[in-house]
Amino acid sequence: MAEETYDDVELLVTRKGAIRAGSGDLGIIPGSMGTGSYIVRGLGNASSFQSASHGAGRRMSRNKAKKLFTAEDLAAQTAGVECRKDSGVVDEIPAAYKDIETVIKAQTDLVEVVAHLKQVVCVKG
Ligand SMILES: Nc1nc2c(ncn2[C@@H]2O[C@H](COP(=O)(O)O)[C@@H](O)[C@H]2O)c(=O)[nH]1
Repeated sequence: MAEETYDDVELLVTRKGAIRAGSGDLGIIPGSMGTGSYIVRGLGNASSFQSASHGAGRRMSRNKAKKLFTAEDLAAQTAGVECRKDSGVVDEIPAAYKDIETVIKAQTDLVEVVAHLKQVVCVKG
């Protein structure tokens, strides 16, 4: 929770599914197990309460992903990434998430891109 002021109104701001993107703030916007992450710098846009997305976000529920995809699909979609490829993490398959490039392009008024990271290892807790 953060104390912030917008239009001369003092607010307590909690961000769910969002990161703080105040002017100059550095943040991470992750994509999925297969698509890497973006390092971003906030632009301090008051119309979003100085916030941006905290990730690509889900395209479908975990249950739907488990019904639609197999461990073989997961292995194909995470080729080149050292990570779990078993049925226990199929709900986190890249196709279950929105396209990170589209998500980043949709918030160019909120953050600027500093770097695009492509993962080589992904560890699930
Ligand atoms: N780089 C990675 N990004 C991932 C992975 N799994 C999920 N995600 C993205 O992170 C956000 C936040 O995830 P949450 O589980 O804390 O809600 C999510 O929207 C995805 O876009 C991953 O393995 N690597």
